Amino acid sequence: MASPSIVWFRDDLRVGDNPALHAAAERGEPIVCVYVFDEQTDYSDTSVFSDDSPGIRPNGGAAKWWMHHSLEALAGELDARGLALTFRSGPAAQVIAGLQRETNAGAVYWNRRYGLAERELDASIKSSLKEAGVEARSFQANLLFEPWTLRTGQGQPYKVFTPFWRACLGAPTPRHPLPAPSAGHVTGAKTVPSEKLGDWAFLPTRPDWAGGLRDTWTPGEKAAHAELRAFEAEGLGDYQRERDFPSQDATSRMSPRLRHGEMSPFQVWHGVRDASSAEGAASFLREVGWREFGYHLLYHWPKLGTENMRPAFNAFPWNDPDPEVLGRWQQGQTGIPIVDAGMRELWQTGVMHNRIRMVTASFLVKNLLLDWRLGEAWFWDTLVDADPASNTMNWQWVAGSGVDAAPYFRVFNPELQAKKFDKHGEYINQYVPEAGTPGYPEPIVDLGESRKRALAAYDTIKGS
Ligand SMILES: Cc1cc2nc3c(=O)[nH]c(=O)nc-3n(C[C@H](O)[C@H](O)[C@H](O)COP(=O)(O)OP(=O)(O)OC[C@H]3O[C@@H](n4cnc5c(N)ncnc54)[C@H](O)[C@@H]3O)c2cc1C
Repeated sequence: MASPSIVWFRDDLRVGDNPALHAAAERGEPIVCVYVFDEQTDYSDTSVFSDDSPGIRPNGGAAKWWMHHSLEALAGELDARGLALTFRSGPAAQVIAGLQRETNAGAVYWNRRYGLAERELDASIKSSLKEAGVEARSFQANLLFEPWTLRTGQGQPYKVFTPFWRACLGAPTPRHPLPAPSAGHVTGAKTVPSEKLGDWAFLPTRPDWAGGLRDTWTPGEKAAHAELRAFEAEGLGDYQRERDFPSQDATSRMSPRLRHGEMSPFQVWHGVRDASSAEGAASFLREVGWREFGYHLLYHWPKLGTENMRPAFNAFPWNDPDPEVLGRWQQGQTGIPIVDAGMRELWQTGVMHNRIRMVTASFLVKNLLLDWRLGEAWFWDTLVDADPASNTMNWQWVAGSGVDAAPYFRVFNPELQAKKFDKHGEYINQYVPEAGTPGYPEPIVDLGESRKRALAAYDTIKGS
């Protein structure tokens, strides 16, 4: 009797370079593909997890919009190979165990995640499956360098990017991507009952705020590859020179693809190296290295998203959050054009240019003196690439509370940033056409005064 293989999809919504799917194809038995929506689960149940893992963070609204379409695209790719994508909701441990019994599966495969709650969940599922005599295997798929393989000379995890990246470049070259299983070489298991993706309400309805996202993006693996090819052909050569200018279409736009796993970092690494001069590839891959560094930090400091990495910041005198002030920042109504342009770009397109992410984040934590976690939470809800490692690492970097962070006393001046990186005002004009007219709000704070206030606040914790 057939003993199917279950492939559990998570942050890896692709058929190409998917080691879990590849292993199932190699095993030769019929395949059950499943995606589990488990966000309602109470992961604070400490009989399953330690106190350190209060739970897996639910995805924000923009990421869910992305996932809906990306899952549809994945279902299409699988269908073209004779495989069905089964949708199930509920606590993942119960859903996977139930599906294994229901299908009499002999193996369950998945690709690794790196947050503590996710790792503990996976470990507990793995051990229960093994106890039940089922093969359970996890694979390296979403990071080029596993976080536990890199250590400083003193045997510690890295806290500084440059030596971290040097160590990565000195490690064995990342493997070549695996091919997608081709139709005819894999068989789907007999039909397994599935919930309907549409019933999970990942798409906004009342109101439907996703028009700008639809105009900007085509989620899915095929579109991801087309976009990477276009960047390799047209963008990579000028990347280093132009990547800081928000009105230029100069960066790869790979962040949501990598976040949801439509594209693997191995595909990016080898695609870019094959396509470009060593120099062009090196500067681009260094940025991909920051993504790896974020996961390295998240793995070794699981509270990266909730706690200051530098404990001195626990005593930082943040302002009490004023909903009016926070709301004006969120809605792009601060009266500082470059900040408002960024916040409106975010709302309309689900992303924001990297330079402007730094400017808007600095404005929140320094000029408005609001806790970085408030900004991080807004980005989490509104970014299509909202990432548990990159978002939190970068917010702590801007706030100065992280390791290898920008020093707090280096306060970005948004007006100078605009002069330097949006010299002709094209970016501001695109998102804030009314800047400079009577209809545009007065600045919410005086930039000089608020800078002084920020430095005085920092003085109170500097020596601690
Ligand atoms: C406050 C703040 C919050 C951020 N939140 C996120 C987030 O939630 N998700 C996210 O993917 N990136 C985040 N970033 C990093 C960066 O802004 C985006 O990765 C980048 O703008 C995405 O555009 P791109 O794909 O065209 O980048 P490219 O310049 O083409 O870079 C290629 C890839 O490298 C990675 N990368 C580039 N810069 C960084 C960086 N600073 N940190 C980590 N990875 C990087 C991304 O995966 C990106 O797709 C944040 C930055 C800041 C300052």
